[in-house]
Amino acid sequence: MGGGMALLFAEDGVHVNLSDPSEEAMDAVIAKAEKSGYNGKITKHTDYDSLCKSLSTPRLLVFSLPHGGVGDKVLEGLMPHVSRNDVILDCGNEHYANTERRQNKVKDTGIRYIGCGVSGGYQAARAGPSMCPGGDKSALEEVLPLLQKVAAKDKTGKACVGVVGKGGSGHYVKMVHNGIEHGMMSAICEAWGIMRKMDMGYEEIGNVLKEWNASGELEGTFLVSIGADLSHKRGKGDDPSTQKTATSEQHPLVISEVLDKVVQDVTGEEGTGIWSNTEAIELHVPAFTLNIAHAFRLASAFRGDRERASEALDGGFPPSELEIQDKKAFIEDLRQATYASCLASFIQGFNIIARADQQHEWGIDYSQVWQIWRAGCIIQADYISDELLAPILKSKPSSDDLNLNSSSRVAQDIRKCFPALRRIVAKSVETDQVIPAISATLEYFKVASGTDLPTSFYEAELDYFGSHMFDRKDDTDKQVQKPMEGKHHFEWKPATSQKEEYGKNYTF
Ligand SMILES: NC(=O)C1=CN([C@@H]2O[C@H](COP(=O)(O)OP(=O)(O)OC[C@H]3O[C@@H](n4cnc5c(N)ncnc54)[C@H](OP(=O)(O)O)[C@@H]3O)[C@@H](O)[C@H]2O)C=CC1
Ligand SMILES: O=C(CO)[C@H](O)[C@H](O)COP(=O)(O)O
Repeated sequence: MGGGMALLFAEDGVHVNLSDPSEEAMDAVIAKAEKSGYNGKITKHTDYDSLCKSLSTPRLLVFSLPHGGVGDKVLEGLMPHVSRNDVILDCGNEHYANTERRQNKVKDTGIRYIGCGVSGGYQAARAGPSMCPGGDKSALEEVLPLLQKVAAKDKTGKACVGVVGKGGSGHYVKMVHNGIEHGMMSAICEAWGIMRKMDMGYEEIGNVLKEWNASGELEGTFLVSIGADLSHKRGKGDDPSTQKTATSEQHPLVISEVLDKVVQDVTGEEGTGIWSNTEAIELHVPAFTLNIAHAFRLASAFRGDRERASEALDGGFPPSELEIQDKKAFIEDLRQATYASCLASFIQGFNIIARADQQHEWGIDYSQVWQIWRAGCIIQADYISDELLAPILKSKPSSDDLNLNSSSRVAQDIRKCFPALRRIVAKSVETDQVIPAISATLEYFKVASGTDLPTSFYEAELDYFGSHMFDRKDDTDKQVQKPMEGKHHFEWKPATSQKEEYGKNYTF
């Protein structure tokens, strides 16, 4: 990511001074710069003193580092060499609490630390990513013109970057972006799995995804578009040079050789999926689709455990081949179920952001979040963005007013795709298809709009054994709408000693 961004900045006329533990990595970036004609635009430094002396003041230092302790170490190393008004732009995926801790640490020195989530993968780092900065207002205003130059542009030519809000809000919003990303990726891969069981070939599925991306509710969805693209790629193992010429006789499709495990939550390379979900839970936000998408990734990571369980269960419960009478209608249902899950991921993600914004008082500008996610990012979804989010987010709602579940426009789409979602879940349950995020989405929509949930019984049991109190259906005060302790307790079964209960028959 850092190398790509260095080349991007150089392309835009900025002189870039690189610093990396690996000289080889820096040489590779410089060689690419020379090849692209940006001669002398990128230079390397092996120590922070020489790096910082070579920069004009106020300095702009851009981090692209793994999250956690590495950032602290690099900041510590830089501190003796930087001065008042310098700006650190942290473009990694960092936990917002680390960002805020660092912002506080440098505050008295006059150094300004911006947490700036960057999205779009390494291709976008080179071509222009979607950028999500938050922090000190003066620093943001200073760096914004440069970021506007390098960031991805939407179809109107507007840069996909903007000031998100105070403190760690930039990194927070990017973290939730990844949570949404995981919900969407889960739903799309589950739909792909179902199509595989319809005896569809990889390339045929790619063609369906291409159609989904071309029009309708999944129009302009980056993750669907790359799914369409990757479905046709052939080549030998890790050798991309074989890609352009490979034919079916020479090489299988690459996707046919990819093993079913997603590991980066477990290996610790990335933390955003874990953080988004712990945030949802800690902030009491029901995020069915995101939570289960995360658990699905985790289960997938432990391939060995799955193999052993499969053996214990004589092969487990593999999905059956699907025999579908009306293939066209079923694929249309699948498209709508996938869309429903992507929409649910956005709804849940925005609910997490809004709750955090209320708690931290970041003053998030949701119109900027809309613009940042408009293009260049992994969760780019043109239909959702234009049709559903634009009218709501561009009016700059406060976090108190932001619940997409109560938007009539969003409700219109949920109502429309719910029957298809239900049919896909029903068919999948009958035939053991793997649909954690899609089925959780069905449950989410039922529960999020349910006004007669079986949790009445749950509440009664809690009161029975724990005297946890309950509200009654005929209570009319406003408190019943809020998550506040109920006003009533029923003595379902008085607490007595066993001796009292069983009398003289009781033995110790
Ligand atoms: N990959 C992606 O698609 C995206 C990644 N991100 C985020 O961007 C950041 C970078 O990601 P990515 O490029 O994939 O990760 P890499 O691991 O490829 O790059 C991390 C860089 O940090 C350097 N580094 C590691 N330890 C230290 C240290 N102690 N001091 C100084 N430098 C160090 C590495 O050096 P060395 O050359 O020695 O390895 C390397 O250049 C991460 O926070 C990631 O979450 C954000 C969006 C997309
Ligand atoms: O931040 C990203 C995209 O937005 C990175 O691509 C990240 O590496 C994706 O990893 P994960 O699926 O674990 O979030």
